[in-house]
Amino acid sequence: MSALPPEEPVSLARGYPALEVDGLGYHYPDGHPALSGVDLTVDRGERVALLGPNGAGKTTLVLHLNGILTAATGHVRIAGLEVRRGHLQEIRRRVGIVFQDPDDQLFMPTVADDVAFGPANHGLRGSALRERVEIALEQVGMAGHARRPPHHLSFGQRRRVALATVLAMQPEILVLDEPTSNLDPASRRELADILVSVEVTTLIVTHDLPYALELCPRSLLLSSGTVAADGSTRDLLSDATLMRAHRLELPFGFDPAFLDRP
Ligand SMILES: Nc1ncnc2c1ncn2[C@@H]1O[C@H](COP(=O)(O)OP(=O)(O)OP(=O)(O)O)[C@@H](O)[C@H]1O
Repeated sequence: MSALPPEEPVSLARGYPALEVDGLGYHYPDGHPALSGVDLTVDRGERVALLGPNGAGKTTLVLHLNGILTAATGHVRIAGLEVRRGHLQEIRRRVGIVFQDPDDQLFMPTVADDVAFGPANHGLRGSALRERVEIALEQVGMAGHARRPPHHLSFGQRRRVALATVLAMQPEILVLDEPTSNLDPASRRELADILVSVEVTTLIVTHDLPYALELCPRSLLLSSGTVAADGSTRDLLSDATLMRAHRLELPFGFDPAFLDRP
C-alpha cells in the first residue's frame, strides 16, 4: 500500500485503518532488543487495550506511533501515512499520545493556552481556534477551568487537560499510557465515560485489566517484544494459561463472574 503525502486532505485517509504495523522490529542503541516482528492493525473507531508485563515493549511500540522512535525494520502507518522523517508534523497531529505524567504535556500559563498550543502551531487562528479549545475542554469536563494555571489543578484535572490538548488536534488515533495511574475511583470512572463519549479510535496501554475489560472490546497482548495474543479482552483475560505464561494477573478480589457476562 502506498503512503499518502502529508498534505493529502484527511478525508482521503478515511479508507485506511487507523493504525497498521507490519513487521516492526527495534533494538535500542545499546543493542537491547525491544520489538521483533510486530504486526497489528487497528480499525477506525476501535477501542483496543495494549496489555503486557513490564518490559514487554509497550512503551517502545507507542514511541514508534508518532515517530519519537523510528522503525529499524518494518513499517508503521497512521491512516495510510507512513511514520517517517518528512511526515512527522502530520503524523504528530494524527497520533495523540497522553503520557502518564500530565506535567510532561502542560507548560503554558493557562489551561486554554495549553489546549490552543497544538492547533495554533498547525495554523488555526481566531474564533476557529477558540471554538476548538472550548470543545476540547467541554469533552473532558474542564470547560470552567480555561483561565486557570495548569499547576493549580489536581493531578486528575491535569490529566484531563492533557487529554484535551490531544483531542484539540482532532487525532486519527488517541493513545493513552496507563490512564488510570494515580486516579481515585471517581476520576477513573469519569475518565472512562469521557473515553467512551469521544468516539475516537483509541489504544489504551494499561496494567489495569478490569479497566481494559470494561472499556476495550479487543486487547493486544505484547510479550518479549512480540504480539502473543490478539482477540476479545474477555477471552484473553479468561485464558488462565495465557495469563500465567505472560505474568498477567487480575487484581486480588476481582469477581471472575465479570468474565462470564455476555
Ligand atoms: N532507553 C532504553 N535503552 C535500552 N533498553 C531500553 C530502553 N528503554 C527500554 N528498554 C528495554 O526495552 C524493553 C521494552 O521496554 P518498554 O519500556 O517498551 O516495556 P513496557 O512494556 O513499556 O514496560 P512497562 O510495563 O514496565 O512500562 C525492556 O527490556 C527495556 O529494558
